[in-house]
Amino acid sequence: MSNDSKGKLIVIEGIDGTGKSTQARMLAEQLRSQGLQVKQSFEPTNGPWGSKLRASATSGRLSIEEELELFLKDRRQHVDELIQPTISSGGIVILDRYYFSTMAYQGARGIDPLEIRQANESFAPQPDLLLILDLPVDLALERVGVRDGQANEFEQRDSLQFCRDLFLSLQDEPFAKLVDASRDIDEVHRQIMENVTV
Ligand SMILES: Nc1ncnc2c1ncn2[C@@H]1O[C@H](COP(=O)(O)OP(=O)(O)OP(=O)(O)O)[C@@H](O)[C@H]1O
Ligand SMILES: Cc1cn([C@H]2C[C@H](O)[C@@H](COP(=O)(O)O)O2)c(=O)[nH]c1=O
Repeated sequence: MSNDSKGKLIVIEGIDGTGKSTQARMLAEQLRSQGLQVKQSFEPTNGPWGSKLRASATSGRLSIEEELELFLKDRRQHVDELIQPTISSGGIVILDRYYFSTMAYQGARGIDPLEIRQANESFAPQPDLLLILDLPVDLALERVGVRDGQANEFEQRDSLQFCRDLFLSLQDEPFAKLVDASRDIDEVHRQIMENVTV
């Protein structure tokens, strides 16, 4: 779905540990300090479907069909209740993960990422800006404190490499910007601010 709303949708993506939550918080603070109306959110959400998904990461992974269905239900609710109303009223939404994560992570489980994209774009607005935080898998895992054998179900090295490659494949989209997440926190924030026009 194209985004012809008055507000802006800014999405931060990247594999686990690339600094998405840190940068989403810093970006939201920066924009609020400029007097802008900002809603910061994340996926999976803390709603009923998102909570079930988060629980499954440690208690036992769902089948790919059930997992994909829950991510779609969670996102529909997020779009209907927070994303679309905020951008329709002229506000800025900053998201820590969106449907590009579904293309990556559920793509890594064997579903065609393009089919995932089409299913999502039938109801979810495209972002105005997609910030892809890029970091080698080993460095990302080091940051989240995951050592061999201790990764949770979503954090296996091979699938994270698939996810990193998928995110990198999106860098030529007209709304995408690649950010070098290996730099220090303030430098990553500076790279992000260079690309944000509000
Ligand atoms: N640029 C950076 N350099 C070094 N450490 C960082 C940087 N950005 C974030 N960190 C640290 O790395 C860890 C992971 O950061 P953060 O939670 O923001 O990442 P994330 O991408 O949201 O992770 P996840 O997807 O697992 O939730 C935190 O301890 C954070 O303080
Ligand atoms: C939106 C979305 C997320 N995931 C996975 C990716 C992560 O491993 C977890 C969320 O963890 P976070 O540390 O809170 O970011 O969920 C996914 O597989 N598919 C998705 O669409």
